[in-house]
Amino acid sequence: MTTSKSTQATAHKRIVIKLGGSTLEGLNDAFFSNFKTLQEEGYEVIITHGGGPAINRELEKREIPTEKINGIRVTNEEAIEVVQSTLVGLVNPMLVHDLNRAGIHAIGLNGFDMNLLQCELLDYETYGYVGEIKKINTHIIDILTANQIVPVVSCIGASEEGQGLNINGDTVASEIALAVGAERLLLVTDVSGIRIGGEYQKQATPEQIHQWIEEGEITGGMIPKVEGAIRVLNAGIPKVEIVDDTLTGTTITSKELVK
Ligand SMILES: Nc1ncnc2c1ncn2[C@@H]1O[C@H](COP(=O)(O)OP(=O)(O)O)[C@@H](O)[C@H]1O
Ligand SMILES: CC(=O)N[C@@H](CCC(=O)OP(=O)(O)O)C(=O)O
Repeated sequence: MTTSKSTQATAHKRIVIKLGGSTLEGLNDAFFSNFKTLQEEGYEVIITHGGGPAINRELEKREIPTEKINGIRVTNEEAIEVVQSTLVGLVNPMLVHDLNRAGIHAIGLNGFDMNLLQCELLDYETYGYVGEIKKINTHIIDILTANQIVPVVSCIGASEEGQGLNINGDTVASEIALAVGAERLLLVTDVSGIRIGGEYQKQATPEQIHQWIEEGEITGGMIPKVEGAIRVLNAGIPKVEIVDDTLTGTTITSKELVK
């Protein structure tokens, strides 16, 4: 993937926070207060979100069955319409509303807005209308953050022909973190990080993660999170956190932190 140069990437402290669909329906006060603390610490915050449970509900209503391969939804022609309208039309405005109500100036975006997420098909035969991000135009993010407005990005990408494409929310979060030169990436989900043998891990390295995937300890929706995390670390972002909505969870770093 190539990225347009973000003019502010080096000058500003930026954090990308991805809200998993499972957390969206019950964000608590602690989350909003942590959020404001980050802003007070001088972070420009960029939010991305998923919406798996809402998509599942809307697909079920219409009796459209879908399956996931390693956390990626196989998205046929019928399903993409539902995914796009659910993320852009339902989930994104609800989240923007909640943020605005909490006093955070938020604005909703998707991959079409000022060519934010330019995509090609990942692998049509296997996944259908799933996008692979080829270019991110961070210009709109720069404009908003420069004006203390929080961009809230849903995980719908655009093909050159104007086809909406489904992208996993964790993948969008990782790629945006890279494109805007974020210092931190926070993946907020419904579990307190990576659980191995029944225990949540405080920290993890890419080597451990590869091993846990091989051993079948990391599966399903956790796979795009850790894969995105490793890509981000390899590109030089020092740490990625997979946390619950009290921001408790696993910190992933390239080398083991001192305990
Ligand atoms: N080792 C693991 N540790 C924690 N969660 C895991 C692990 N392996 C698989 N998972 C699953 O990943 C889920 C989180 O991914 P997902 O459902 O896609 O969340 P989100 O909607 O927040 O992106 C957890 O609820 C859990 O079921
Ligand atoms: C291609 C792909 O898998 N897209 C995801 C997009 C939503 C998402 O990622 O939602 P969570 O963050 O809640 O998991 C999907 O259709 O479920």
